[in-house]
Amino acid sequence: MRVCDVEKYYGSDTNITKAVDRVSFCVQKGEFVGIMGASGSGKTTLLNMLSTIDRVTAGHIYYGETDITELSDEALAEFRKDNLGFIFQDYNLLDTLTIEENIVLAMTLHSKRKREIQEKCDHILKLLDIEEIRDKFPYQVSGGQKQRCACARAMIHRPKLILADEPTGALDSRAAQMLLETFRKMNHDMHSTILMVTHDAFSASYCSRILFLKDGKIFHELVRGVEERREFLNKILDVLSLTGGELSDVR
Ligand SMILES: Nc1ncnc2c1ncn2[C@@H]1O[C@H](COP(=O)(O)OP(=O)(O)OP(=O)(O)O)[C@@H](O)[C@H]1O
Repeated sequence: MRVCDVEKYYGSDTNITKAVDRVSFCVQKGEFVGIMGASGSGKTTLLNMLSTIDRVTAGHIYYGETDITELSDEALAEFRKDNLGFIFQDYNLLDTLTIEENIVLAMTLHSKRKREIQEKCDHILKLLDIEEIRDKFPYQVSGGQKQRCACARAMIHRPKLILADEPTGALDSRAAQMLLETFRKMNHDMHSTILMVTHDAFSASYCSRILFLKDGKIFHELVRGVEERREFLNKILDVLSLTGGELSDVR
């Protein structure tokens, strides 16, 4: 994915907020990229444009050769369905469907064969360790299990990119850690490309690269080399302390 000089302004001539201000970056296949920044720095606005939910004011976003800023609303909906997977803070599961049905629903929208759907579902339930709760309803399982179900739903159709907005936001520290291990597995074992917005340094330490946003601009980038996650976490905390970013829930 290539993001080229993307801008998003809100308001009118006399009162303009530059929520995202000439942002450019690339995400390579197989990367796990984090976007960090204080409240109001433009993280959600940026994610909404990347996920086709919102339109850019200026600039271009390419997925491969496709410039999504040029697509019609119908073409965008189709593009989203085929290429993107979403994981939100509040799970967004359907309460009247079981865990398995929630996961499978994403596949039926892609009109795949029943047997293929079942095989993929079995595989993913096992991979994310939620096999035992497949017949339960969302209200009968924990927040962490719900979020792993949301991961399974997001990745079952093997999207080009998984977009996650504060996925650990509603979880306690143990469930958050399990979810982040799930992300690591999705990235390492399934080669999923993940872009995660977070203001939690611990969550960000699982990424391979982090972009730091401030006032709608990218002001810093950290790449995790061969160092241990703990060391990477310290580097993230250093950047945040320099910029007065939020240090929520640092474990
Ligand atoms: N619909 C809107 N109309 C006007 N201003 C907006 C709108 N949405 C966001 N903004 C402004 O754009 C800026 C960026 O907001 P955004 O929600 O992207 O930040 P964020 O980094 O995601 O914050 P948080 O971590 O608190 O969710 C803020 O100044 C915000 O007030």
